[in-house]
Amino acid sequence: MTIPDRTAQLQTLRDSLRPGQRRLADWRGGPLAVSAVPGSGKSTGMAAGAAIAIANFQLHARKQLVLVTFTRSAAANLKVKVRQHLKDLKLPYNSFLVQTLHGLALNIATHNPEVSGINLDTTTLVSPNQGNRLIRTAVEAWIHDQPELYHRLVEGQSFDGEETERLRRQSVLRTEVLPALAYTAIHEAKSSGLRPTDLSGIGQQGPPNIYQLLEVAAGLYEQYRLLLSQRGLIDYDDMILAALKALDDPDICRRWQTQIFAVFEDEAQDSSPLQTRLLEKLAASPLSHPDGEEESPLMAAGVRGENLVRVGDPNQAINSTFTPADPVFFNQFCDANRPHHLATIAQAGRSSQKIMDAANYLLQWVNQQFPSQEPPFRAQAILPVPPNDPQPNANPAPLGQGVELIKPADITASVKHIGQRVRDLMDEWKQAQDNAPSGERLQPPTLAVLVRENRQGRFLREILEAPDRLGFDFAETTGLKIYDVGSRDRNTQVPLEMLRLLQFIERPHSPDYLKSALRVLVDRQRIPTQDLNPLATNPEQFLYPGPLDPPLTTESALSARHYCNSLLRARFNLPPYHLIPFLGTTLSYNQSELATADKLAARIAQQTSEDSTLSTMIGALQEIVSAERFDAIEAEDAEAQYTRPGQLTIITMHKAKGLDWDVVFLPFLHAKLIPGESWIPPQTEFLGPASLPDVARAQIRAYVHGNTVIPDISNAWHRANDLKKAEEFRLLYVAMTRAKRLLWMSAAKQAPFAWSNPDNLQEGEPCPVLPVLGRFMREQGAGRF
Ligand SMILES: Nc1ncnc2c1ncn2[C@@H]1O[C@H](COP(=O)(O)OP(=O)(O)OP(=O)(O)O)[C@@H](O)[C@H]1O
Repeated sequence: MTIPDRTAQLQTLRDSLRPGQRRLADWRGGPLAVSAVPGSGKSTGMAAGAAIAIANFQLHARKQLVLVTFTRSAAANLKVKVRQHLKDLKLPYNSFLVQTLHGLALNIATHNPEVSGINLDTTTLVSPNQGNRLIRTAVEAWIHDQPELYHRLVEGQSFDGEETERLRRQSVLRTEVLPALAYTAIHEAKSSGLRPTDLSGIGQQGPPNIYQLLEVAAGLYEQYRLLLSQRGLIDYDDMILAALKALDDPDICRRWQTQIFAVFEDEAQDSSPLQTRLLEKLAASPLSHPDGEEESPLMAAGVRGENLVRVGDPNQAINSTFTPADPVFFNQFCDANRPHHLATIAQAGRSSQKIMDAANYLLQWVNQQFPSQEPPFRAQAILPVPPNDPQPNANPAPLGQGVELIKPADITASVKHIGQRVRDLMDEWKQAQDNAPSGERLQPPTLAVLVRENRQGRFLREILEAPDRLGFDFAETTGLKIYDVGSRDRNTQVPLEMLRLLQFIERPHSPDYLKSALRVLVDRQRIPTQDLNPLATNPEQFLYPGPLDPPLTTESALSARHYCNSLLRARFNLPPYHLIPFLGTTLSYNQSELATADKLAARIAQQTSEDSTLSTMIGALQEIVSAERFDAIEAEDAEAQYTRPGQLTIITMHKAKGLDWDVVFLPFLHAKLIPGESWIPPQTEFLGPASLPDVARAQIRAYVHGNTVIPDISNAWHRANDLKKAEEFRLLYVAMTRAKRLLWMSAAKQAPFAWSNPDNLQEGEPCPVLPVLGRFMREQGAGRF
């Protein structure tokens, strides 16, 4: 291709972008922050910007552009787009790499095993189940090592020395509070580059508290670290740490910096401090050049510093209260690069105007509710694109009223409303199809229900699949399948649930096994939610009470005993290979879960054909669970499966991030979940009115954010709750902005007290934004809330 040809093509590619996206096309080195609204085409802009940079800087296999995304499926999508541009421009494909952040870190670490300490022959990445077991072992080791600190926790706020209560508290601490504290504090600290001694230091710097919370966290972290290294295991944070360690070596660092010309990062609002540090380091220009290497075009042009382009949307940060991700760092990057190296993409073509109005209203209203502190949202409104926008059918015409707000009588009525609305929409589409000029095919609308938690999805699906409860046959009338994404996730739980129940059946006198089995029964809604610790502390007494033992006083506890006894009887009445199908029925598995259980039973029977005792079965099952290889890992085209026409997708709001549908239903929007209320489980009340893992997280973050004062327990708990509320509102914003043509929202008058028991209804307060949004939309001519 001649140079003028390519110049013209690059110009055409640039012209195909929106003004905000063009900042990516016009990038000529140095840092650039791009803060973009939902649906604005971040990845479209990034792919075009990458191809243009590759052309401008003549990149090749030894001087590449690295694009970093968070999920493998996002990486696959981006790769396809960049390759297409390079093909059109006749540029080499090896001039770029698309990787997830962890993939990139692993690549660097394993290329330099002598410095990073990571060698794929001798180290293994810890699986989530293995990680959980290690944390439990670390807790036991810490209790053994630190009896005084442990005793202080058992004493709690006050204690009268009663033995049953002591046992109950020990069970709560060993199996709930300390594992959660370890998990949270270790990830939070590690992903910020802090060591156990640093945690102790922060604890000493902060106000004293009776539990010496961060000292406890530091001890747990140290035990976990020891266990990992004894077993030759690493976790995800170790990968990044190892990559950074390798880059501390000046020669290795120069090699990578020379190899990597620039880094483009997507979803930058979800980065942890350590991840940010890794990208900054890689994106820095090499200090000097190895002999024979020509000066980079950038250096020749006098540009120095980091070639780092970070694209994200702080308003879609929805992982910061349960992972170490924090939008603060991306916001800081944006502010540091203001005004010359900060671009905003405010125009978006995804949704119709009313949906954008509703999302913008939510953002503004929520920020007004949090006047005294950091606002939950960056003040950034979503604007429509101009009429000549390159996106076909941008800002599409609304379906129905565009935004519909409904207040059904109860949650069953909410599902019926959804069923009927879907039926009407499909009828309208069929009618339009019939009336269309012959040969023209109208696409059916894509449809999804977004839920806050999987139990709501299960409830929805059960009604939609029961014609007598719904009032009509959903599948037959609408021609749609129901694709419940959570049920596939529940399927992957089957091996672990079987393991827990079989371990209990084999050793019913172990308090831990009894408690795990009871938890499975609660999760599967076989028995009511309750404090399981008093039941599990003395298994003998719970399972086979003597005449002098105090009787169980609640229906819930009696039902728990009944289930456990029937599980134990099965051991004597059934041959081992029949146990798994029996347990599946006991847990009331649906058809596909039962099929998974059968497949599992067949696999185990095959593996244990020589010796089919209960203990060999458990061994085989344990291996399957540890390796987590029973169910196929998420396919790269999973996202395309979620948004196919011809189905009603039921998916959580978290998983829906990055996707969109023509019609989005958001039922069950109650204040209890969005924004939620500060709540601690009754069984941990003896520790005081705060959740210790959340407190530890808030204290560590205060330090990492550079605050000079570490908050005390009460202030840290307050802060944790405010952040949680802010994040719930952002989650609602993400959910609303998934809709292209119709956004349907509802909060029923009667809602469950807890979704573990959807039959127990009470008056349900709607999410506070709904009534005001209803008023606003009515003024705009839509909505009925
Ligand atoms: N310049 C453009 N020309 C044509 N189509 C575009 C352009 N920019 C974006 N689009 C289209 O807009 C849609 C939304 O883009 P995309 O999904 O990348 O948005 P996003 O910013 O990543 O959204 P979110 O943050 O909400 O997930 C896509 O269908 C994309 O093809």
